[in-house]
Amino acid sequence: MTSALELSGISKSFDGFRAIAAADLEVRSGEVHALLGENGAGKSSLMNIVAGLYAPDEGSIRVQGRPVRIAGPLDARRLGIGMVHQHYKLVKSFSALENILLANPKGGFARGRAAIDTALARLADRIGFTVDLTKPVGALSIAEQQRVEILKMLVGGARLLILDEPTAVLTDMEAERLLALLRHLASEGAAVILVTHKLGDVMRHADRLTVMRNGKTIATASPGTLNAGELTKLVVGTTTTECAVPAQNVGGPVLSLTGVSSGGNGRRETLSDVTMRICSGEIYGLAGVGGNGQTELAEILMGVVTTASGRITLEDAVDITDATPKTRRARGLAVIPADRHSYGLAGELSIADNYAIGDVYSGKYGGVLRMKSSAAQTAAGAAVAAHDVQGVRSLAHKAALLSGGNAQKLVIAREFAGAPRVILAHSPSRGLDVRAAAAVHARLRAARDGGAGILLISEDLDEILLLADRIGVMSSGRLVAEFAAPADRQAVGEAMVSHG
Ligand SMILES: Nc1ncnc2c1ncn2[C@@H]1O[C@H](COP(=O)(O)OP(=O)(O)OP(=O)(O)O)[C@@H](O)[C@H]1O
Repeated sequence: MTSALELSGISKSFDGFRAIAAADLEVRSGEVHALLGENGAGKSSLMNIVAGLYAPDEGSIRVQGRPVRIAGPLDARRLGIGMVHQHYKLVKSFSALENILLANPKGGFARGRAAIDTALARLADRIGFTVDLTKPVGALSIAEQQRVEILKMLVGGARLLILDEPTAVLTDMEAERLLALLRHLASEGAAVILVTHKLGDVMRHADRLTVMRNGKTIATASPGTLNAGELTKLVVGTTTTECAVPAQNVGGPVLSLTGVSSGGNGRRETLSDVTMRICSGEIYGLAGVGGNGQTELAEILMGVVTTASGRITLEDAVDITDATPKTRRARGLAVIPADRHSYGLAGELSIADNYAIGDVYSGKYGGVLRMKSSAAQTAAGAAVAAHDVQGVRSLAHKAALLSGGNAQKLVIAREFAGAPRVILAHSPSRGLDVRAAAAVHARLRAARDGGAGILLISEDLDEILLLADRIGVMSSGRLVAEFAAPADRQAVGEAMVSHG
């Protein structure tokens, strides 16, 4: 196999912080190469260098054996390098086709619409997926948007494919399909770099792997030579084993939904007559295949989507059906949203402001217009340390500069600060390394044991089975089954797919 990419001695600093420290990486044509490492290890930054988004301070790059300088994304594309980022780079109001043309102006516009339509249809057929090319991208599911990104990359002629945590947003089935596609593309001669925290995916689908720690590439191996425990240790420095710990003191309902339906507003997932109770001292796990109403439910509970009918109450029958998000927060509802960039953080604001914003109306930091920044800074500094948010050189830095996993830790630090009574946790460990995920799970259990009621919405059935005291299953916008823990995995799985 020939080397598709060779990185030697690559370094990159941001404001004096060495995010990449003399990293080496060799990726071959025809292989799926996993890039692993704990949150903030430097994986995305290294790949952004290959994709031409960051310029390295030091080091050399060879593509197909030739030394190259990648001065920008256009250079990367010319060299056959394509990247699907953690946060898709799509224009939501444009159709999939328009997005693909936008990224490939020469190939697209020059050949005309009919030619590109035919080329896309042939490509989609070859790699076995369907996407409605005419719909605005914003109306497509996350998995469909990812397909648009993949098509965009392949239409551009990419032979070195980089996918940054592509399966984090996919259901098990979608992830398996994607990984099979990547294997197929590799068998056709492409080089695939898979940045991931999912060690199971690596064991099953990668030919080789490279591990990063603190900006350095510390090991390259083939998965066959390691067992799961050895791989975990290599990635996060420890072996972590988590076990289910049942609830001890379950009390009365702290969150009740009675006959809640949503209007739809042209959205795909509409809630239909959902009735459920979450009690103090329990974790209620809501399982389901993505796109079956979970996001609609979360947005209704956050107060950003209105209900068409039904009632939502908190403890002591306080009706919050039509309450604003601010009122809900004041009444003890904390939210860890699935989309941390839309709902969890204001990327342009500082880390300290993103932390303190949770208490802006309580007056803790001196009121909306006159925030006492020193008090906020002190509290944010303590929370960042307690939650092990790494990569914080200054609390004044924009939150958008945190690595994906560390951004999630910041959201969690803020949401847990006020000892909430009800916690809505939607895919809380998405994008977290195994050690950080275990820490989040421990915090959820501790909040439960302290008397909070937790609604855990997750498409990761393992996470639900590990944490939940009761399990509900959503399908087509309805709550179709409930199980007490310990639940039978197969029975839950069957309920997830049997009510379509
Ligand atoms: N543009 C930037 N400006 C300042 N710091 C940055 C920038 N991009 C990345 N960093 C920092 O570089 C470090 C490595 O981040 P990176 O996103 O590469 O990590 P990662 O391994 O991909 O983490 P995760 O698994 O959490 O996504 C982090 O400390 C991050 O805050």
